[in-house]
Amino acid sequence: MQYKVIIPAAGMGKRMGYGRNKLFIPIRNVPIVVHTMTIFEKDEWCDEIILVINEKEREEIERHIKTYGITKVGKIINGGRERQQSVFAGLETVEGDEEIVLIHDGARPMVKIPHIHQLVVEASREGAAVLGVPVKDTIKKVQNGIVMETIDRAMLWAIQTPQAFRLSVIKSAHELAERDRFLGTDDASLVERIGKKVKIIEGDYENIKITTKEDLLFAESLLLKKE
Ligand SMILES: Nc1ccn([C@@H]2O[C@H](COP(=O)(O)OP(=O)(O)OP(=O)(O)O)[C@@H](O)[C@H]2O)c(=O)n1
Ligand SMILES: C[C@](O)(CO)[C@H](O)COP(=O)(O)O
Repeated sequence: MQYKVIIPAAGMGKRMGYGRNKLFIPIRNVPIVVHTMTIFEKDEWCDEIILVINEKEREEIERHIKTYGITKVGKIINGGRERQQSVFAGLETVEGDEEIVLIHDGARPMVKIPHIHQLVVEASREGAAVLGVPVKDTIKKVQNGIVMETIDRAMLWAIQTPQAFRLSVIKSAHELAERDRFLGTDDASLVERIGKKVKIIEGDYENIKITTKEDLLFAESLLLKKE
């Protein structure tokens, strides 16, 4: 099976507090975004990486692609102010309604190929599939510092990327979200809001999104284990 992956990498990394895009932070001497691209470079099902960047980082990213021998980057395009706009810009470069497209955060360098393949198979059957893990903590709804309720976690999942879609499904979901000025925190939520089914594939807790400083230590120990 074949797929294309859109990697949004045009964020500012504000919560990391690194002073610039966190995806250039080296872990084991290799920038985070390179770790992420390398997973898809190695996956024989992946036929193209579409990288969404900030224009002012183009030269640096092109240098890394060359240095680390990433050959599958077919397009490097400019992102938008929000993640959703960056993904939409990536989607606009892909053609073929039946194509399977994955969307994967540049900030998740730990995803495993068997999970990617499960997503691709499921998206080919159902149109949309996402990776996630059951929530482990007790979740409470809080308002003004007071607990309002404890939510039954039996049905709660923490959602990750990749998220895999038939191109026609995700393109129309993004177009309608744009029309309605709806901003979601992931791409699947745009598909859900137009009434389409999204399948869940159970992933693992190692596929973290590197968001704050503490995540760097965990990521480093996991990447060391892989070497
Ligand atoms: N306008 C944006 C915002 C985010 N992203 C990308 O979307 C992924 C997930 O976003 P997040 O972890 O929130 O990254 P940042 O937006 O960079 O972080 P922060 O919210 O802390 O500023 C990252 O790979 C990020 O580069 C993007 O391509 N375009
Ligand atoms: C898409 C996502 O990775 C799902 O967990 C996440 O929502 C994107 O980033 P966020 O800005 O931290 O919500």
